[in-house]
Amino acid sequence: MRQQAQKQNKNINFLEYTANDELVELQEEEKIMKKYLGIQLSNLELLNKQILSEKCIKNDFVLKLQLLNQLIEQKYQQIHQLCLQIENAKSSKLKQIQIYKEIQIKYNQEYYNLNQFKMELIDSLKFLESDIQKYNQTEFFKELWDQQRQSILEFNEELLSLKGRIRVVCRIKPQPESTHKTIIVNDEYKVLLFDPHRSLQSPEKNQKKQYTEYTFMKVFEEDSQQVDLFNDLNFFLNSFFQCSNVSIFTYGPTGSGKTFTMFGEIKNQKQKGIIPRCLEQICQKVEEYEANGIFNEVTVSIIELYNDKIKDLIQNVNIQERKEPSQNKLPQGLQFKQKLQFLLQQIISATKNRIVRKTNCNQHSSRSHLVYTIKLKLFDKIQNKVNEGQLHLVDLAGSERIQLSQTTGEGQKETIFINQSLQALSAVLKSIKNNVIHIPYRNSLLTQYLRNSLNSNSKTMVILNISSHPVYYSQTKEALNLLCLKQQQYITRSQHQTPNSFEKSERNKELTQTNEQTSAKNKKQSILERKLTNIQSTQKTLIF
Ligand SMILES: Nc1ncnc2c1ncn2[C@@H]1O[C@H](COP(=O)(O)OP(=O)(O)OP(=O)(O)O)[C@@H](O)[C@H]1O
Repeated sequence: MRQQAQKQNKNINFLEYTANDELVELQEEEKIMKKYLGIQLSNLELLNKQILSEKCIKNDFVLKLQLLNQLIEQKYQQIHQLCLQIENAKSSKLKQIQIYKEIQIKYNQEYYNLNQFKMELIDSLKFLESDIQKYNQTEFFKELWDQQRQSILEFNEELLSLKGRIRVVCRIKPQPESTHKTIIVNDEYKVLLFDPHRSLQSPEKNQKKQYTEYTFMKVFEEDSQQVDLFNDLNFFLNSFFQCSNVSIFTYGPTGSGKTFTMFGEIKNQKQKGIIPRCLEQICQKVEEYEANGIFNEVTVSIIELYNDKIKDLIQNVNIQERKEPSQNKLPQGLQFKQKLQFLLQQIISATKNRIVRKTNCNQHSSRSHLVYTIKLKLFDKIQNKVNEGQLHLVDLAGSERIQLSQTTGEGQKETIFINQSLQALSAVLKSIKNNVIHIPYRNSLLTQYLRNSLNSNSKTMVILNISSHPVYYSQTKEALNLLCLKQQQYITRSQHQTPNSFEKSERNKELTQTNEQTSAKNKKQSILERKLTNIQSTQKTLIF
């Protein structure tokens, strides 16, 4: 037992010994492990530190990324704006390109036209060169120009002496067929006036006991048209285009058709009067000047003379006696139609400012004289000077008897003023016609206002408007007596008796003589007019 116990002790000791060894080994191992763990721990710490620092870096990085995102967003906005700007710039560029293309097309057209013009110029230059060789010096042109001008003036003078420096024509207002007319037209130059108080029978039946024959430079019958009157004064208009001073008047009793003759229905092709027709010609002429590069200036003024006052109808203000009314320039560079439209519109609004009254003789009687003035300035390249001409178109107030018109007060005062100024005008015209040295301009405001255009160097045309209605007999007679060239009374012995044979043959002789003289005059006149046109066309080719 003991042995067993010893054996067992020995075993235990051995076990103890091996256990101790093992313990030592384990302790060694533990130490190694602890050392290894310490290393791992410090590695872990290091790793932790690394992770922390990387976390910081990552946070930084995230912040930077956010900033970068914001920046990218801003940049994106900027790029978007830029894109819009580029888009706008692109479309305006496209527009510009389109404009440039159009300009280029125009330019090409202009270039082509200029080339054509150049070719034409080269042709005319060749033509001119041969002419210059012929005439050698510009002096020659000057001389030729002077000659042409002189001959135009001479022709004008000759024509004027034929037509009359003061041309007086007579126009009869149409009346209904049933009217007992006091006037019959004898021929192109004569009217017969019958006294309605002596016989009320129709003058056409030639049963009158007494009548007066009045001679004019031309008589326009009741069926005459506005264009006929205008054709008759066309010559005076040509004179104005040569820078002469011209005045055209409509004269006559109230209601006899003066305003109708002067203005007519402005926008009606057939019924338009002298003023719109003259304006048409003037606008055409201005267009011609502009096309040919001739410097020109056209101004118009419209005034009214009422009692002793002058009113500028365009501005609708009274002006002082010695002051000029507003000079309204015709705008340059407008088309023909626009120019005409401008002038006609001006007339329509200006004439609304004119004084008109209802009288016994006329529903819309003009109680003032209206003066429409056109001034023309032309620059003469060859003479190097400016030529000026004036055209006065005057619609006179109607002459009337105070008794007949039954006017009182202000109306009576204006009738007296009208009659006085008409008398003063006829006295001035008579003095010019008779070459009197002292011309009585001072007797009325009308003659004072027109004095620069009423003299022996200017041309005047008076259209006497009369009515054949018996009511106007005495006024018509007065007007005829005042303006006719010649008057003669004829008396038949009984109702059915014609003038005796001596009177008759004398009258016939006179008539044939006048007719011969007139046809000779007319022939000469048409030859001269043709020559004048030829000269004017030569003159044109000389200028250009
Ligand atoms: N030749 C004509 N053909 C057609 N109508 C005419 C003619 N002459 C005049 N008349 C008409 O007679 C009327 C009176 O004419 P207008 O006003 O022209 O007369 P006036 O002489 O100017 O009168 P006043 O001196 O009173 O102003 C108008 O209605 C006009 O249209």
